[in-house]
Amino acid sequence: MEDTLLGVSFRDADEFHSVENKKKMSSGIPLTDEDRYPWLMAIHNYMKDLHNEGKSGVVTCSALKKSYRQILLTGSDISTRDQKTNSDIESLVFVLLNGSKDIILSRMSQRLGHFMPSSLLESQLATLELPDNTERCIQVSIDNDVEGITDEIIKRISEITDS
Ligand SMILES: Nc1ncnc2c1ncn2[C@@H]1O[C@H](COP(=O)(O)OP(=O)(O)OP(=O)(O)O)[C@@H](O)[C@H]1O
Ligand SMILES: O=C(O)[C@H](O)[C@@H](O)[C@H](O)[C@H](O)CO
Repeated sequence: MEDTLLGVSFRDADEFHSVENKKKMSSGIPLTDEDRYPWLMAIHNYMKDLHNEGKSGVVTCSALKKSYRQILLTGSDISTRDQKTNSDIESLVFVLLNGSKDIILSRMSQRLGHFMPSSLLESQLATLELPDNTERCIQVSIDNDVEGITDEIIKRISEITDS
């Protein structure tokens, strides 16, 4: 799928989840590190292929933990603790869409036909590790309309990539 606004490829991380993972979440059961590892590796490999082809893209992903973001960056293997530090995708920028639990909950409850029940928001927020200053990440408030958020993301990313 192409992101019409930016003219680059767009993928939702949910497309990379196994049927088992989706069933687990639909049942209101949070995923474990082991459940997420193949999912994160599949997303890393997709982004690495895009990078190697000299292309840009957008992937929406919860990427809740720093170790998950390390896997997305380096393809490192948390199961063997073989934590590579160098990124395979040096141009990757994380964008944290930051907002209150109330805003997130009100938006999730508007969603129709999504496998993720709002009841899992609690565990998502409990698992979330906000990016630290060692990570290439910008934070954008979601307390805005979609156009305003998108404009802010594009502005902030251009500031990073132009610097
Ligand atoms: N800025 C916004 N203003 C109003 N509604 C919004 C805004 N952003 C998203 N929504 C609505 O909130 C709901 C959740 O949005 P979306 O599915 O994009 O969230 P998400 O971050 O991808 O969630 P998840 O990580 O669980 O997939 C959707 O119904 C969407 O239309
Ligand atoms: O890591 C996880 O627990 C999952 O990826 C969730 O974050 C959901 O898939 C996502 O929120 C729904 O779109």
